[in-house]
Amino acid sequence: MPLTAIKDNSGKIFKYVLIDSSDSAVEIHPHGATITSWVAGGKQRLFLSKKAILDGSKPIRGGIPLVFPQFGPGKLKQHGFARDTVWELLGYKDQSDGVKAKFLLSENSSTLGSLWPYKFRLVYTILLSQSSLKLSFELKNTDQNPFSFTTLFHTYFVTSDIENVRVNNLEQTIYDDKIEKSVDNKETSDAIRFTKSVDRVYKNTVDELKVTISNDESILITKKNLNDIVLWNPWAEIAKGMSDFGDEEYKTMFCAEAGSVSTPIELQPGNDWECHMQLTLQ
Ligand SMILES: O=P(O)(O)OC[C@H]1O[C@H](O)[C@H](O)[C@@H](O)[C@@H]1O
Repeated sequence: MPLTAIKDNSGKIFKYVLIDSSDSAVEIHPHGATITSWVAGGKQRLFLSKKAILDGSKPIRGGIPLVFPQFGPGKLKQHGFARDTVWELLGYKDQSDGVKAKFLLSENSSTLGSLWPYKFRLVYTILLSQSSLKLSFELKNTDQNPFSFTTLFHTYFVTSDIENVRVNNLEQTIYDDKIEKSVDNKETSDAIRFTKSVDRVYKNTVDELKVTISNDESILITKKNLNDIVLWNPWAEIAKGMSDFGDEEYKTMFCAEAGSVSTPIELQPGNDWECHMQLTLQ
């Protein structure tokens, strides 16, 4: 069986483990359908804070939390409700191109009572193969009114040393800088490094980016129907103010997040929208 449910002492499902025939594995918490581990090529590829809260009382600090229907602060709570709601497992399958698990989030009394009072059906598909992880969203507006949303795969990568990290393929791309509080800057580097607090939204980027993790490791991020890339590392000062993140952990992580955040997407009643992000070991 490619999928195993691990229960806690009270019998509640704590996490799912999805394993393919090559021993690549992901762990997924029902809370937020948050992937907290991706082991491929014999190594852990995602960062999970040692101080992450995994009991469902807050979003998980690390892995791949799902941002929907709002990126950042706004009418709803920061990054929306998807990462902070329990998703339902729809099923899993062993197929020729990998193992697959599907999760569902739809409206409930809490989301309908929020400032985003729409009916929707969001299916999240995780497809794991030997050297890649493909994450897809299929969203349907099941409401009688149109709605708009922003969304993001908030991916935390792990590195043994942040000094070795480079993000390629964003040269000449326009970005907003949330630390410098400036908009529409043009990227001049062909290999972006993290040497201080970074919080940037690169807009309308190319769909294929390379992230170098260390001298002999890199990961290709490919995306479809997602316009933007967010780069984030809190660095020392901001890290100190985060209760679920260690003071020194900024040295071993960075976020490179594929999403559509700079321009909200509007979806008419009855209409569908799809996107995906794929991570491939190089
Ligand atoms: O602390 P969180 O709500 O999980 O957000 C963590 C970070 O997420 C994104 O990368 C945003 O661009 C940042 O502004 C934010 O600080």
